[in-house]
Amino acid sequence: MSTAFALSGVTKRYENFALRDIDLSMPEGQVMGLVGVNGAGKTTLLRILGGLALADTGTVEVLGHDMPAQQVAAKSDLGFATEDMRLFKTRTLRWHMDFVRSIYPGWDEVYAADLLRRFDLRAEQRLAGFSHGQRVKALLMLNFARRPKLLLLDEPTTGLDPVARDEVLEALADVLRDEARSVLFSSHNTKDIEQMADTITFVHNGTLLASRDKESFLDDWRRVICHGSWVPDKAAWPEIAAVRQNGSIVELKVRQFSAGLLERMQTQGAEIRSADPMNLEDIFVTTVRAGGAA
Ligand SMILES: Nc1ncnc2c1ncn2[C@@H]1O[C@H](COP(=O)(O)OP(=O)(O)OP(=O)(O)O)[C@@H](O)[C@H]1O
Repeated sequence: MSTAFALSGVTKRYENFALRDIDLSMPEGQVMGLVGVNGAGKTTLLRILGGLALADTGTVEVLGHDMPAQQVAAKSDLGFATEDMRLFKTRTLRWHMDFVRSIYPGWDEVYAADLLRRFDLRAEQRLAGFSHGQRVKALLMLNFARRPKLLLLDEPTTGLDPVARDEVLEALADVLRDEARSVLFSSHNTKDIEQMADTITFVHNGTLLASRDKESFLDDWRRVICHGSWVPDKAAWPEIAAVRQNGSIVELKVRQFSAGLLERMQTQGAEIRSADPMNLEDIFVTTVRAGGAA
């Protein structure tokens, strides 16, 4: 199977921030969600892949092309929806569509017309009159209609109302029906990532905390409620990421759940009341607060 992208030993240093030792890759045909707090390094990572920023060290490969040496070849099959891509306020959306079509031979006019309808956008309107949500949808439309093999989307749903967000996620799901297409997208909205991604990557302070297949990720974590006086010492229980005691109730966030773990806890005197799955947001927040790998 070919790789959509591969980063190895990538470092990027700014005055007050460093992306450090990033090893990350994704096979073609997958969707990866990047989750991280403000300033974690998500946009920097996407910009390095999109050829808009240069890594200081390490190797970057996009669709089989070395970056930046072969970036022209990579960019012909790469779509990048980001605030960096300026739209011209005095021009119409039609003007932008014609411009993109003149550069990229893969432009699909029928699909573009379908996206215009779906996103409720008017091609003859000047960008100056677009709302924030309309601008975001226009940017996505201009990228989707090129039918790139790899789509990099920086916060594609931020600032959208719930209906627009649903339209965008639906269009994204359509893009992904074609098995050769790959998507890497960042979001603060863990619900979007939980809904769309096959693989989930947590970024924090410029480092990768975890990058794993979504199902195994969600399968491994549990919120366990115990009753009684037993409170685990986290140093002795590496599977437990967080402990919170409230009277006789002890809440545990477990990162490597198993039946064997519950048995061991019971032999220590824990009275287990429940062991429930956790959502991605809870897993992410617990991982960051525990200050380590998920
Ligand atoms: N060109 C630059 N020069 C100096 N510092 C930069 C530059 N670009 C990014 N940074 C810094 O790198 C850090 C990471 O920024 P980045 O935009 O990658 O984070 P992010 O995870 O995308 O955050 P957000 O969710 O807020 O968009 C920030 O502290 C930012 O100030």
